[in-house]
Amino acid sequence: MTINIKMCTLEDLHKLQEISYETFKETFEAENSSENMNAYLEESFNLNQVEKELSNISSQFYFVYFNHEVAGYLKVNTDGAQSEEMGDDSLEIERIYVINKFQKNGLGKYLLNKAMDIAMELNKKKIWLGVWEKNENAIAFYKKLGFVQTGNHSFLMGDEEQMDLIMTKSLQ
Ligand SMILES: CC(=O)SCCNC(=O)CCNC(=O)[C@H](O)C(C)(C)COP(=O)(O)OP(=O)(O)OC[C@H]1O[C@@H](n2cnc3c(N)ncnc32)[C@H](O)[C@@H]1OP(=O)(O)O
Repeated sequence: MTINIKMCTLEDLHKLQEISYETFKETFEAENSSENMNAYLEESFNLNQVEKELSNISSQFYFVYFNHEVAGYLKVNTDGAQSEEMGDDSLEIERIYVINKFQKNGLGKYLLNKAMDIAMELNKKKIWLGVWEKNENAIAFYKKLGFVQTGNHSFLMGDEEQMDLIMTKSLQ
C-alpha cells in the first residue's frame, strides 16, 4: 500500500471538480432532498467556481493517492479565503473528503496531518473547520484527532438552513 500527496494546479481542474462533486454527493445525498443537493452541487462545484477557488492564492488543494489512484482531497484556506473571519493567525480546513471505498485506510489522517504541517510552516496558532452537525462520522474523526467544538455557524443547503459546528485545534 502506498500513499502519496500532490498539490493541485490548474491542470488538475477537471479531476478536482469531479472528485469534489462526487464525494460531496456520496456523503450527503441520503440525508438531503435531491432538489437541495442538486442546487448546492451546481452552485459549489461548477467548473468556474472550482477554477476560481483553485486560482485563489490564499487557498491550497491537495490530492491524496492510494496505490497511485486519486482517493481524496484536501482544501485549506488562510487569510481572506477563510469562510469565517478568524484572523491571520489561523488556517481553515475547508474540506477533507476521502472517496467512500478508500476510507478507513489512514488517508483522512494523512490529509489532516498535511494541513497541520502547512499551518505550522506558516506559523499559524490554530487550525479550524466547520462540519455539519449531523455528520457524526466526521465529527468523531476530528474529535479523535484533537479538535474541540468552539462555536457554530449556519449555511444554506439549497433553500434549507443547516448548522455547522466550528471545531478548533490549537497549535501552541
Ligand atoms: C471540514 C470538512 O471537510 S467536514 C466533511 C468531512 N468529510 C466527510 O464527511 C466526507 C466523508 N468522510 C470522509 O471523507 C472520511 O470518513 C473522513 C475524512 C471523515 C475520515 O477519513 P478516513 O480516511 O476514513 O479516516 P482515517 O482512516 O484516516 O482515520 C484516522 C483516525 O480516525 C479514526 N476515525 C475515523 N473515522 C472515525 C469515526 N467515525 N469514529 C471514530 N474514529 C474515527 C480512525 O479510527 C483513525 O484512528 P487511529 O489514528 O487511531 O487509527
